[in-house]
Amino acid sequence: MTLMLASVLSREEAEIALARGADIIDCKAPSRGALGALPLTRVAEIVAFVDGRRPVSAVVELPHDVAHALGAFEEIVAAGVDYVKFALPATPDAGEIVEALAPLAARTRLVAVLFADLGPDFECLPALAAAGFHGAMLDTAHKGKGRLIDFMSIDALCEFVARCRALGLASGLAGALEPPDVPRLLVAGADVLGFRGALCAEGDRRGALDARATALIRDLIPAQRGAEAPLHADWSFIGRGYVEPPGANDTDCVFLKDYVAPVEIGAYAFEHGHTQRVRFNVEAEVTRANGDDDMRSVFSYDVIMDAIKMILAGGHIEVVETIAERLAESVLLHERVRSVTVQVEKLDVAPGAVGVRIRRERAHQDARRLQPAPLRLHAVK
Ligand SMILES: O=C[C@H](O)COP(=O)(O)O
Repeated sequence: MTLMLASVLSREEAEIALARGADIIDCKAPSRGALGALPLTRVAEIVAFVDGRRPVSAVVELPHDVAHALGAFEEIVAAGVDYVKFALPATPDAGEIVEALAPLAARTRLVAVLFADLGPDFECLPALAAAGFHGAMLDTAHKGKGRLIDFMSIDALCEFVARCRALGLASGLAGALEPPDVPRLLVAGADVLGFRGALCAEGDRRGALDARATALIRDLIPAQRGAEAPLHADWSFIGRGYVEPPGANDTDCVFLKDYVAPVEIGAYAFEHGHTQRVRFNVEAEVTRANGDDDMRSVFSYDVIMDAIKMILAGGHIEVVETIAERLAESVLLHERVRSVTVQVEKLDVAPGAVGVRIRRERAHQDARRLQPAPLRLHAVK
Protein backbone atom coordinates (compact mmCIF):
# COMPACT_ATOMS: atom_id res chain seq x y z
CA MET A 1 0.00 0.00 0.00
CA THR A 2 1.26 3.44 -0.87
CA LEU A 3 0.87 6.18 1.73
CA MET A 4 0.40 9.89 1.08
CA LEU A 5 2.93 12.19 2.73
CA ALA A 6 2.02 15.87 2.91
CA SER A 7 4.70 18.45 3.67
CA VAL A 8 3.36 21.24 5.88
CA LEU A 9 4.92 24.31 7.43
CA SER A 10 2.52 25.08 10.24
CA ARG A 11 -0.06 23.70 12.61
CA GLU A 12 -2.80 25.20 10.42
CA GLU A 13 -1.52 23.38 7.36
CA ALA A 14 -1.20 20.17 9.38
CA GLU A 15 -4.89 20.55 10.19
CA ILE A 16 -5.80 20.73 6.48
CA ALA A 17 -3.57 17.76 5.62
CA LEU A 18 -5.05 15.74 8.44
CA ALA A 19 -8.63 16.62 7.56
CA ARG A 20 -8.04 15.70 3.92
CA GLY A 21 -6.63 12.32 4.81
CA ALA A 22 -2.85 12.57 4.45
CA ASP A 23 -1.21 9.50 5.95
CA ILE A 24 2.02 11.16 7.08
CA ILE A 25 2.42 14.77 8.18
CA ASP A 26 5.85 16.01 7.13
CA CYS A 27 7.32 19.16 8.70
CA LYS A 28 9.23 21.14 6.13
CA ALA A 29 10.11 24.75 5.28
CA PRO A 30 9.56 25.06 1.50
CA SER A 31 11.10 28.53 1.46
CA ARG A 32 14.44 26.99 2.47
CA GLY A 33 14.73 24.78 -0.62
CA ALA A 34 13.94 21.16 -1.34
CA LEU A 35 14.74 19.91 2.14
CA GLY A 36 14.48 22.94 4.40
CA ALA A 37 14.03 22.39 8.11
CA LEU A 38 11.38 24.13 10.20
CA PRO A 39 12.38 25.65 13.55
CA LEU A 40 12.22 23.08 16.34
CA THR A 41 9.47 24.94 18.17
CA ARG A 42 7.29 24.80 15.05
CA VAL A 43 7.91 21.08 14.67
CA ALA A 44 6.99 20.51 18.32
CA GLU A 45 3.80 22.52 17.78
CA ILE A 46 2.82 20.35 14.81
CA VAL A 47 3.63 17.16 16.72
CA ALA A 48 1.46 18.34 19.62
CA PHE A 49 -1.41 19.20 17.29
CA VAL A 50 -1.28 15.90 15.40
CA ASP A 51 -1.13 14.16 18.76
CA GLY A 52 -0.50 10.66 17.48
CA ARG A 53 -3.35 10.67 14.95
CA ARG A 54 -0.80 10.25 12.16
CA PRO A 55 2.94 9.69 12.08
CA VAL A 56 4.93 12.92 11.79
CA SER A 57 8.20 13.30 9.93
CA ALA A 58 10.59 16.23 9.93
CA VAL A 59 13.59 17.35 8.00
CA VAL A 60 17.05 17.93 9.44
CA GLU A 61 19.48 20.07 7.49
CA LEU A 62 22.76 18.24 7.75
CA PRO A 63 25.51 20.39 9.29
CA HIS A 64 29.01 19.92 7.89
CA ASP A 65 30.63 17.99 10.69
CA VAL A 66 29.23 14.77 12.02
CA ALA A 67 29.36 15.82 15.71
CA HIS A 68 27.02 18.73 15.05
CA ALA A 69 24.91 16.54 12.79
CA LEU A 70 24.23 14.13 15.63
CA GLY A 71 23.16 17.01 17.87
CA ALA A 72 20.72 18.26 15.23
CA PHE A 73 19.21 14.80 14.90
CA GLU A 74 18.89 14.39 18.68
CA GLU A 75 17.03 17.69 18.91
CA ILE A 76 14.49 16.78 16.27
CA VAL A 77 13.94 13.34 17.79
CA ALA A 78 13.32 15.04 21.15
CA ALA A 79 10.61 17.14 19.46
CA GLY A 80 8.66 13.88 19.15
CA VAL A 81 8.70 13.10 15.44
CA ASP A 82 8.34 9.55 14.17
CA TYR A 83 10.63 9.85 11.16
CA VAL A 84 13.64 12.03 10.46
CA LYS A 85 14.52 12.85 6.86
CA PHE A 86 17.78 14.33 5.66
CA ALA A 87 19.53 14.80 2.33
CA LEU A 88 22.31 12.27 1.91
CA PRO A 89 24.93 14.00 -0.23
CA ALA A 90 26.25 12.17 -3.27
CA THR A 91 29.80 12.86 -2.05
CA PRO A 92 32.63 10.48 -1.12
CA ASP A 93 31.96 10.98 2.61
CA ALA A 94 28.35 9.73 2.32
CA GLY A 95 29.44 6.35 3.72
CA GLU A 96 30.97 8.01 6.79
CA ILE A 97 27.82 9.98 7.43
CA VAL A 98 25.69 6.85 7.22
CA GLU A 99 28.01 4.99 9.58
CA ALA A 100 28.03 7.84 12.09
CA LEU A 101 24.25 7.82 12.16
CA ALA A 102 23.97 4.06 12.75
CA PRO A 103 23.63 4.35 16.58
CA LEU A 104 20.82 6.85 16.11
CA ALA A 105 19.18 4.67 13.46
CA ALA A 106 18.90 1.95 16.09
CA ARG A 107 16.43 4.03 18.09
CA THR A 108 14.76 6.31 15.56
CA ARG A 109 13.47 5.95 12.03
CA LEU A 110 15.92 7.65 9.71
CA VAL A 111 15.13 8.25 6.07
CA ALA A 112 17.89 9.25 3.66
CA VAL A 113 16.76 11.45 0.80
CA LEU A 114 18.55 11.11 -2.55
CA PHE A 115 18.07 13.68 -5.27
CA ALA A 116 17.03 12.31 -8.64
CA ASP A 117 18.35 15.38 -10.45
CA LEU A 118 21.80 15.19 -8.85
CA GLY A 119 22.87 11.76 -10.04
CA PRO A 120 21.82 9.64 -7.05
CA ASP A 121 23.91 6.59 -6.31
CA PHE A 122 21.71 3.59 -5.53
CA GLU A 123 24.83 1.77 -4.40
CA CYS A 124 24.42 3.54 -1.06
CA LEU A 125 21.24 1.56 -0.36
CA PRO A 126 22.94 -1.54 1.11
CA ALA A 127 24.93 0.72 3.48
CA LEU A 128 21.71 2.39 4.61
CA ALA A 129 20.16 -0.99 5.30
CA ALA A 130 23.27 -2.21 7.13
CA ALA A 131 23.25 0.92 9.31
CA GLY A 132 19.64 0.24 10.30
CA PHE A 133 18.00 3.08 8.40
CA HIS A 134 14.24 2.95 8.09
CA GLY A 135 14.14 3.96 4.46
CA ALA A 136 15.26 5.95 1.46
CA MET A 137 13.38 8.52 -0.53
CA LEU A 138 13.94 9.99 -3.97
CA ASP A 139 13.14 13.68 -4.35
CA THR A 140 14.31 16.53 -6.59
CA ALA A 141 16.75 19.22 -5.42
CA HIS A 142 15.92 21.89 -7.95
CA LYS A 143 12.26 22.65 -7.70
CA GLY A 144 10.85 24.32 -10.78
CA LYS A 145 13.26 22.49 -13.09
CA GLY A 146 11.18 19.38 -13.64
CA ARG A 147 9.26 16.59 -12.00
CA LEU A 148 10.76 13.42 -10.62
CA ILE A 149 9.59 11.59 -13.72
CA ASP A 150 11.58 14.01 -15.92
CA PHE A 151 14.81 12.94 -14.25
CA MET A 152 14.21 9.24 -13.87
CA SER A 153 12.26 6.82 -16.02
CA ILE A 154 9.42 4.80 -14.56
CA ASP A 155 11.47 1.63 -14.81
CA ALA A 156 14.39 3.24 -12.94
CA LEU A 157 11.95 4.32 -10.22
CA CYS A 158 10.55 0.80 -10.07
CA GLU A 159 14.09 -0.49 -9.73
CA PHE A 160 14.75 1.92 -6.84
CA VAL A 161 11.63 0.73 -5.04
CA ALA A 162 12.45 -2.92 -5.70
CA ARG A 163 16.01 -2.52 -4.42
CA CYS A 164 14.77 -0.83 -1.26
CA ARG A 165 12.25 -3.59 -0.69
CA ALA A 166 14.85 -6.30 -1.21
CA LEU A 167 17.03 -4.63 1.44
CA GLY A 168 14.18 -4.19 3.91
CA LEU A 169 14.11 -0.41 3.45
CA ALA A 170 10.92 1.58 3.11
CA SER A 171 10.85 3.58 -0.12
CA GLY A 172 9.47 6.99 -0.97
CA LEU A 173 9.07 8.98 -4.17
CA ALA A 174 8.64 12.74 -4.37
CA GLY A 175 9.77 15.66 -6.45
CA ALA A 176 7.39 18.26 -7.85
CA LEU A 177 4.84 15.53 -8.46
CA GLU A 178 1.64 16.60 -10.16
CA PRO A 179 -1.76 14.89 -10.02
CA PRO A 180 -1.31 13.02 -13.36
CA ASP A 181 1.92 11.51 -12.01
CA VAL A 182 0.09 9.70 -9.24
CA PRO A 183 -1.48 6.78 -11.16
CA ARG A 184 1.77 6.38 -13.08
CA LEU A 185 3.86 6.20 -9.92
CA LEU A 186 1.49 3.95 -8.01
CA VAL A 187 2.60 1.21 -10.34
CA ALA A 188 6.06 1.33 -8.72
CA GLY A 189 4.57 0.23 -5.40
CA ALA A 190 6.58 2.67 -3.24
CA ASP A 191 5.63 2.84 0.43
CA VAL A 192 5.18 6.59 0.28
CA LEU A 193 4.48 9.30 -2.30
CA GLY A 194 5.44 12.76 -1.02
CA PHE A 195 3.89 16.08 -2.00
CA ARG A 196 4.15 19.78 -1.35
CA GLY A 197 3.66 21.79 -4.56
CA ALA A 198 0.71 19.67 -5.74
CA LEU A 199 -1.08 20.39 -2.46
CA CYS A 200 -0.76 24.15 -2.77
CA ALA A 201 -2.86 26.65 -4.67
CA GLU A 202 -1.54 27.06 -8.25
CA GLY A 203 0.97 24.30 -7.52
CA ASP A 204 3.23 26.84 -5.82
CA ARG A 205 5.05 24.97 -3.05
CA ARG A 206 5.89 28.21 -1.27
CA GLY A 207 2.23 29.18 -1.17
CA ALA A 208 -0.34 27.93 1.31
CA LEU A 209 -1.67 24.41 1.44
CA ASP A 210 -4.97 24.19 -0.40
CA ALA A 211 -7.74 21.90 0.84
CA ARG A 212 -9.13 21.06 -2.62
CA ALA A 213 -5.73 20.31 -4.12
CA THR A 214 -4.92 18.13 -1.12
CA ALA A 215 -8.23 16.27 -1.49
CA LEU A 216 -7.53 15.62 -5.18
CA ILE A 217 -4.18 13.98 -4.41
CA ARG A 218 -5.79 11.98 -1.60
CA ASP A 219 -8.47 10.69 -3.97
CA LEU A 220 -5.86 9.58 -6.47
CA ILE A 221 -4.08 7.38 -3.94
CA PRO A 222 -6.14 4.41 -2.86
CA ALA A 223 -6.59 4.53 0.90
CA GLN A 224 -7.22 1.72 3.32
CA ARG A 225 -10.93 1.67 3.95
CA GLY A 226 -11.20 0.19 7.42
CA ALA A 227 -9.80 -2.86 9.11
CA GLU A 228 -12.06 -5.26 7.24
CA ALA A 229 -10.69 -4.12 3.89
CA PRO A 230 -7.40 -5.86 3.16
CA LEU A 231 -4.75 -3.51 1.82
CA HIS A 232 -4.32 -5.43 -1.39
CA ALA A 233 -7.95 -4.91 -2.33
CA ASP A 234 -7.02 -1.37 -3.25
CA TRP A 235 -4.44 -2.38 -5.81
CA SER A 236 -7.12 -2.88 -8.40
CA PHE A 237 -8.08 0.78 -8.19
CA ILE A 238 -4.83 2.01 -9.58
CA GLY A 239 -5.27 4.52 -12.34
CA ARG A 240 -7.12 7.73 -12.77
CA GLY A 241 -10.69 7.22 -11.79
CA TYR A 242 -10.32 4.28 -9.46
CA VAL A 243 -13.68 5.16 -8.00
CA GLU A 244 -16.18 3.71 -10.38
CA PRO A 245 -19.60 5.34 -10.30
CA PRO A 246 -22.21 2.77 -9.32
CA GLY A 247 -24.01 1.32 -12.32
CA ALA A 248 -21.57 2.73 -14.85
CA ASN A 249 -21.72 0.30 -17.73
CA ASP A 250 -20.97 2.36 -20.80
CA THR A 251 -17.50 2.27 -22.19
CA ASP A 252 -15.20 4.42 -24.28
CA CYS A 253 -11.95 3.62 -25.98
CA VAL A 254 -8.61 5.01 -24.81
CA PHE A 255 -5.97 4.27 -27.38
CA LEU A 256 -2.33 4.53 -28.24
CA LYS A 257 -1.75 4.62 -31.97
CA ASP A 258 1.37 3.81 -34.01
CA TYR A 259 3.80 4.17 -31.13
CA VAL A 260 7.17 3.04 -32.49
CA ALA A 261 10.08 2.12 -30.23
CA PRO A 262 13.45 0.42 -30.70
CA VAL A 263 13.26 -3.03 -29.12
CA GLU A 264 15.75 -5.82 -28.57
CA ILE A 265 13.59 -8.59 -29.94
CA GLY A 266 13.84 -11.83 -31.88
CA ALA A 267 14.51 -15.51 -31.42
CA TYR A 268 17.24 -15.74 -34.09
CA ALA A 269 20.87 -15.28 -33.13
CA PHE A 270 21.23 -12.41 -35.60
CA GLU A 271 18.46 -10.57 -33.78
CA HIS A 272 20.41 -10.39 -30.54
CA GLY A 273 22.57 -7.46 -29.45
CA HIS A 274 20.75 -4.74 -31.35
CA THR A 275 17.32 -3.20 -31.62
CA GLN A 276 14.69 -3.22 -34.32
CA ARG A 277 11.65 -1.02 -34.73
CA VAL A 278 8.46 -2.26 -33.16
CA ARG A 279 5.07 -0.56 -33.53
CA PHE A 280 2.45 -0.64 -30.81
CA ASN A 281 -1.26 -0.10 -31.14
CA VAL A 282 -3.34 -0.43 -28.01
CA GLU A 283 -7.06 0.05 -27.51
CA ALA A 284 -8.41 -0.09 -23.98
CA GLU A 285 -12.14 -0.31 -23.49
CA VAL A 286 -12.74 1.72 -20.34
CA THR A 287 -15.67 2.63 -18.15
CA ARG A 288 -17.04 5.91 -19.39
CA ALA A 289 -15.79 9.03 -17.62
CA ASN A 290 -18.49 11.20 -16.09
CA GLY A 291 -17.64 14.19 -18.27
CA ASP A 292 -16.82 16.52 -15.38
CA ASP A 293 -13.32 17.31 -16.63
CA ASP A 294 -11.85 15.70 -13.54
CA MET A 295 -8.81 13.46 -13.88
CA ARG A 296 -10.13 11.22 -11.10
CA SER A 297 -12.68 9.84 -13.55
CA VAL A 298 -10.49 8.92 -16.50
CA PHE A 299 -7.93 6.28 -17.43
CA SER A 300 -4.74 7.74 -18.81
CA TYR A 301 -2.88 6.81 -21.99
CA ASP A 302 0.30 7.70 -20.03
CA VAL A 303 -0.22 4.47 -18.15
CA ILE A 304 -0.12 2.50 -21.41
CA MET A 305 3.10 4.19 -22.53
CA ASP A 306 4.69 3.63 -19.12
CA ALA A 307 3.79 -0.05 -19.26
CA ILE A 308 5.49 -0.37 -22.67
CA LYS A 309 8.62 1.37 -21.37
CA MET A 310 8.80 -0.89 -18.34
CA ILE A 311 8.42 -4.03 -20.41
CA LEU A 312 11.12 -2.92 -22.85
CA ALA A 313 13.48 -1.93 -20.02
CA GLY A 314 13.68 -5.59 -19.09
CA GLY A 315 16.04 -6.30 -21.99
CA HIS A 316 15.88 -8.80 -24.84
CA ILE A 317 12.53 -10.41 -25.58
CA GLU A 318 12.24 -13.41 -27.86
CA VAL A 319 8.77 -13.01 -29.34
CA VAL A 320 6.19 -10.29 -29.93
CA GLU A 321 3.56 -12.45 -28.21
CA THR A 322 5.37 -11.99 -24.89
CA ILE A 323 5.25 -8.22 -25.17
CA ALA A 324 1.59 -8.29 -26.15
CA GLU A 325 0.62 -10.53 -23.23
CA ARG A 326 2.57 -8.48 -20.68
CA LEU A 327 1.16 -5.26 -21.98
CA ALA A 328 -2.40 -6.54 -21.90
CA GLU A 329 -1.83 -7.78 -18.37
CA SER A 330 -0.52 -4.42 -17.14
CA VAL A 331 -3.31 -2.42 -18.75
CA LEU A 332 -5.93 -4.74 -17.26
CA LEU A 333 -4.55 -4.03 -13.78
CA HIS A 334 -6.48 -0.79 -13.95
CA GLU A 335 -9.97 -1.03 -12.61
CA ARG A 336 -11.47 1.14 -15.30
CA VAL A 337 -10.28 -1.09 -18.14
CA ARG A 338 -12.77 -3.75 -19.21
CA SER A 339 -10.82 -5.19 -22.12
CA VAL A 340 -7.78 -4.39 -24.17
CA THR A 341 -6.59 -5.06 -27.69
CA VAL A 342 -2.85 -4.99 -28.20
CA GLN A 343 -1.12 -5.13 -31.56
CA VAL A 344 2.66 -5.48 -31.67
CA GLU A 345 4.43 -5.35 -35.02
CA LYS A 346 8.04 -5.77 -36.09
CA LEU A 347 8.81 -3.26 -38.81
CA ASP A 348 12.27 -4.32 -39.93
CA VAL A 349 11.85 -7.94 -40.98
CA ALA A 350 9.67 -7.56 -44.09
CA PRO A 351 8.69 -4.75 -46.49
CA GLY A 352 5.48 -4.29 -44.50
CA ALA A 353 4.97 -5.40 -40.93
CA VAL A 354 4.64 -8.71 -39.10
CA GLY A 355 3.28 -9.23 -35.64
CA VAL A 356 0.43 -10.22 -33.43
CA ARG A 357 -2.86 -8.79 -32.25
CA ILE A 358 -4.47 -10.06 -29.06
CA ARG A 359 -7.61 -9.12 -27.17
CA ARG A 360 -7.89 -9.78 -23.46
CA GLU A 361 -10.66 -9.02 -21.04
CA ARG A 362 -11.32 -9.75 -17.46
CA ALA A 363 -14.39 -10.41 -15.43
CA HIS A 364 -15.18 -7.41 -13.24
CA GLN A 365 -14.84 -9.38 -10.03
CA ASP A 366 -11.37 -10.60 -10.99
CA ALA A 367 -10.01 -7.08 -10.62
CA ARG A 368 -10.75 -7.20 -6.91
CA ARG A 369 -8.58 -10.26 -6.50
CA LEU A 370 -5.44 -8.82 -8.02
CA GLN A 371 -2.43 -8.99 -5.78
CA PRO A 372 -0.51 -5.89 -4.71
CA ALA A 373 2.78 -7.10 -6.17
CA PRO A 374 4.47 -4.12 -7.78
CA LEU A 375 4.82 -4.21 -11.52
CA ARG A 376 8.40 -5.40 -11.74
CA LEU A 377 8.97 -6.65 -15.19
CA HIS A 378 12.68 -7.21 -15.13
CA ALA A 379 15.29 -8.55 -12.81
CA VAL A 380 16.60 -6.30 -10.06
CA LYS A 381 20.27 -5.64 -10.58
O1 LIG B 1 8.72 15.26 0.77
C1 LIG B 1 8.03 15.65 -0.15
C2 LIG B 1 8.05 17.01 -0.62
O2 LIG B 1 7.94 17.99 0.29
C3 LIG B 1 7.98 17.26 -2.02
O3 LIG B 1 7.82 18.62 -2.35
P1 LIG B 1 7.37 18.98 -3.83
O4 LIG B 1 6.15 18.17 -4.13
O5 LIG B 1 7.09 20.45 -3.80
O6 LIG B 1 8.52 18.64 -4.67
